[in-house]
Amino acid sequence: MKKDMDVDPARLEGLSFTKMVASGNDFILINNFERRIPAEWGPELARKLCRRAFSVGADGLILIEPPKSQEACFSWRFFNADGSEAEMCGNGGRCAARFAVAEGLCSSEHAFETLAGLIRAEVKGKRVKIELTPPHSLRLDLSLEIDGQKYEAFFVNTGVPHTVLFLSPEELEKLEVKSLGAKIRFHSAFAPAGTNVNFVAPIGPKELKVRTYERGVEVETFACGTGACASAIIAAKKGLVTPPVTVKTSGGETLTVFFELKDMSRLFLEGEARFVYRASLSREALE
Ligand SMILES: N[C@@H](CCC[C@H](N)C(=O)O)C(=O)O
Repeated sequence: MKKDMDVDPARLEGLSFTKMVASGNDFILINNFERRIPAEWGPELARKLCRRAFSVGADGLILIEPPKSQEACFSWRFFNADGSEAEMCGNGGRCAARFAVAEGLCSSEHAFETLAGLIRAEVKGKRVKIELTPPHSLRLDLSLEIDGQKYEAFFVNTGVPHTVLFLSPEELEKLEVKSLGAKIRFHSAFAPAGTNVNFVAPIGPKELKVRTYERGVEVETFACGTGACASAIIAAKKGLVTPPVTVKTSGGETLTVFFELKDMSRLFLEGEARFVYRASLSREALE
């Protein structure tokens, strides 16, 4: 396996970064248009900076880089807190769009490149709406056996892989998301890529409550944008909700998911993305 190149703290001392949050999913964003961070440093830098209590702390690191095509105004690299690179992130994508506008890189309506494909964004102050890549790999027939118990599950890729399980609001409240989530996330049915795991309770004809165990963070996060989208389209396929769907996240904020019932190929996610602070890296944060 290729080893990540060691991050050299001296070369990154003083580099500015921005902390942002979208529905409780928090990220460190860095404008890397000048390529001060070489490609090989991404995984290790994410592990160092995302470590809570010991460094900045975040669910992920986002590097904003020059676009490869004329359609986009930037390209990104998204790293989970454990250093794994993910194809897409809905809440991170909304932060990146707002950040790129603030940095003067893009106009309020723009597109950016991710490993999943081109994402279109519309930034109106704190509110950011993005169009995800068309959902694929839908499975409505999964039966998972975990610790001798059978679970009916559903799967869709909304940029990253998502498994969805339905529960009652009471069951959802009491659920040990970390322990069941980890067992499903590493279940052989989803190897080798693994999956994010969404536990979903319908709470109205257009409303869901969702708790997500996130791949690459390996805990329940306060929200997951692509997970909210996956939960909404699967709940709609099952006839449990109709769009637009409001998703109540475990952090207490809401996300709105837009799509057509007849053709779910165009999927939109809207919610707030906020700046928390801007600072510069110290050498010690990277040692
Ligand atoms: N929090 C994100 C998803 C980030 C990627 C995920 N952890 C993965 O590795 O699949 C979102 O808001 O969509």
